[in-house]
Amino acid sequence: MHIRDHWFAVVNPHSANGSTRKRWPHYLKRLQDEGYLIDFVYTSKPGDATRITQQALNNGCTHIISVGGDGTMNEVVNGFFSNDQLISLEAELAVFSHGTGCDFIRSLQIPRGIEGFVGVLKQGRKRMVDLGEVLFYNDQGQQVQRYFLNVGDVGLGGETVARVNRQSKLLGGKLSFLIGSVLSILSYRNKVMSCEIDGKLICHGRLNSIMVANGRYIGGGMMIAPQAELDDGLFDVVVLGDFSAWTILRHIPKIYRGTHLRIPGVSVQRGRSVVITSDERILLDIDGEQPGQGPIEFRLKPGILRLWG
Ligand SMILES: Nc1ncnc2c1ncn2[C@@H]1O[C@H](COP(=O)(O)OP(=O)(O)OP(=O)(O)O)[C@@H](O)[C@H]1O
Repeated sequence: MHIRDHWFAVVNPHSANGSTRKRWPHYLKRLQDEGYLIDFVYTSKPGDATRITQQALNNGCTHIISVGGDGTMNEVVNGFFSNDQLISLEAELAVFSHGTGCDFIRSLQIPRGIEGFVGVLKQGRKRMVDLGEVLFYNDQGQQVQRYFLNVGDVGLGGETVARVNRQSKLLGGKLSFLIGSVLSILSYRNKVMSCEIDGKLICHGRLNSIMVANGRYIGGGMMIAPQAELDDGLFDVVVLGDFSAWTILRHIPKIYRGTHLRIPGVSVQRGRSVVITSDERILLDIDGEQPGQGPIEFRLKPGILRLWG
């Protein structure tokens, strides 16, 4: 048997409604049967995946697997950095998506499940992808910096993720998100926001949301930024205007299909830096987590992460 790369897996046993804890030993065996050497550590609480990844990279590991949902992937990506610098220039990431939403791998067109992931490792295709860096404020009023791989959004998305992450996802990612979205849409009031892209004011007024996208999908399969590319050196900034709850609900099927860009009041523009401000409290969502609020600044880090798939 050919011995392949030596990997370090960061496993969130709590992801996918806790089913990752039960299934990981079978997946591990499947990967070992394919000849992969894999060390792994289970996370024990939120934030652990960042610390574990930093430790592994500092100890000389270069091949990291994130096992869990998009939240785990986000924490692992943040663990590639220390003091705003990559810990290792050789570091590589493979995402074994085992969460409820699994939005990020949709942009890579990787099939879900262990066989899809084995396929990624066997093909050995890697590319340098862009990362988003975001500066925002936590509940204590301190500025916080985070990286993200998929999508950062401000407005309705932040409120929805805060709600969905509070409720059970037993109904599955898509349905849970849909129910959470509907409840949030009905209770959300559009915010007066300003958005600057690359130093130019592109909109100011009452808006539903602003999405700053590196990947294409959010919310368990909504193709919010259908033209976004992970490696084009640009964010796709999708703005949803002052829509009523009813208009948003009516257009949800179009958002799943990615045909919403034609709706009057929806715009998309590209850029490398985005600043969103408001006098109101605006909530941030990054990679399906809701870590803080505005004012919010996004900066693109072009081609900085070596990603499998
Ligand atoms: N051992 C743990 N116990 C409880 N929570 C954890 C643990 N390890 C990590 N977490 C937290 O679990 C949260 C959810 O993880 P994750 O997003 O990976 O899974 P998911 O919600 O099932 O998937 P998705 O985001 O794709 O819908 C993250 O915020 C993470 O910080």
